Amino acid sequence: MMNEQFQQALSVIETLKRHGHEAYFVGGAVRDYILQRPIGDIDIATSAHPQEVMAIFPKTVPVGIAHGTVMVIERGISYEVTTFRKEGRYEDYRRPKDVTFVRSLYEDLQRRDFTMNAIAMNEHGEMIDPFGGIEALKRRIIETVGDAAERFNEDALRMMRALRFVSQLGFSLSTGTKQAIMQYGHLLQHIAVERIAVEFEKLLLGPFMSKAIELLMETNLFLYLPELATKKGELAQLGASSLVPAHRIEAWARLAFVVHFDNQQLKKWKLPNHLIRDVSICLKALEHIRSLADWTIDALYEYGPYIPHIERTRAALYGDEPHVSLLMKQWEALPIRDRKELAINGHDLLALFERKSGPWLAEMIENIERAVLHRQVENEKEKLKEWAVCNQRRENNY
Ligand SMILES: Nc1ccn([C@@H]2O[C@H](COP(=O)(O)OP(=O)(O)OP(=O)(O)O)[C@@H](O)[C@H]2O)c(=O)n1
Ligand SMILES: [Mg+2]
Repeated sequence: MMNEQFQQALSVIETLKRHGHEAYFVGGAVRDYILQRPIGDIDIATSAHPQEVMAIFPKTVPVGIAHGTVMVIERGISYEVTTFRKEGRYEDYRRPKDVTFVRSLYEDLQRRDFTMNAIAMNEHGEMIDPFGGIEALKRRIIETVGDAAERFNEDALRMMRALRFVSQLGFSLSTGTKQAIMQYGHLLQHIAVERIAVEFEKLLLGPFMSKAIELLMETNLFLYLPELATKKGELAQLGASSLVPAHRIEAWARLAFVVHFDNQQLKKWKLPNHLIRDVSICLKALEHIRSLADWTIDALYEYGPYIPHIERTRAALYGDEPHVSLLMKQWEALPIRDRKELAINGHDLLALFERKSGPWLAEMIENIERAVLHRQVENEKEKLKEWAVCNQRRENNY
């Protein structure tokens, strides 16, 4: 009855139990299993303390001992095993500095964010659900465990999590949860940008993104997102397309295009440099590629591997169908896809013209590249030499 992933993880639970501890599946995996969605990482909660967990299993990594988390590796799969805990003093609305380990599952579930995330499953597949999480899943409602104000004061990031779950699942916020977000949204200012970015990216990638964006504005939470406080009108347009971005590059490119972000503004989100670079390439392309017809030979050649990201983003922005496979076929059919594929190189040309290297060489290679790309000459060494000599003569006549 349990799925294969849980079956595999069962040995971790059973081992802990054999040593006299309690252990349960918890968190997102249980939620997604009930929803019959693909499950991500499996989290396990146990009464065993981190040192005990490390003593029991041969392969462990102390990933977050202070927070009670040990990674257990079994048959090449890693599991986060976290000691039942209630979080200690919360400082500055961030995750607590210290945690208190407790010996009861109930207390552990009680400190979790939403009822749908506070369900435990035992080794027989039986659910332990003291806060009505299963009912909330049925009603498609996101509601905090207990008092929403308390949960958001403990960790303000949970407000962003609420909206990213809206985007991923299409659920609604309970009245109390929504009101608490309106009231405590400003606490998001205390949260590290990197953590906000993780949740916001998941929000941008969700199939119900437009619903989440609407709530972001309705609750005023957008006011506390980097560089977005003054972009309410632009943000409203982000939800227009029902196309779901297939990649984080597309998610950020679409956002950046709609709200007119430049590189500096993307940097404020502390995104990795390679991502900012990829997004910039897409933005540059989107400035002139607005319809399928704008995909000229030169555009195909210039953007090559980025074609899928650009095309899907273009389609989302202009309410079009994406034509990714058609364009990729066209790209693959080009005579060359990269300068490196030219059948002639700088050395060949230096020898051919018996000239010293200089700006003329780069210019000539570029001319040859264009000529090959546009099928004015075949990409074959002797033919290219011939073409280069003729071309050179023509240039000299000017
Ligand atoms: N700020 C947070 C983050 C996490 N949790 C608890 O820790 C679990 C695991 O957290 P995480 O993996 O971050 O989220 P998931 O709910 O598992 O979502 P995902 O499937 O996207 O990983 C959550 O289900 C929730 O019970 C919490 O209470 N408060
Ligand atoms: Mg998880």
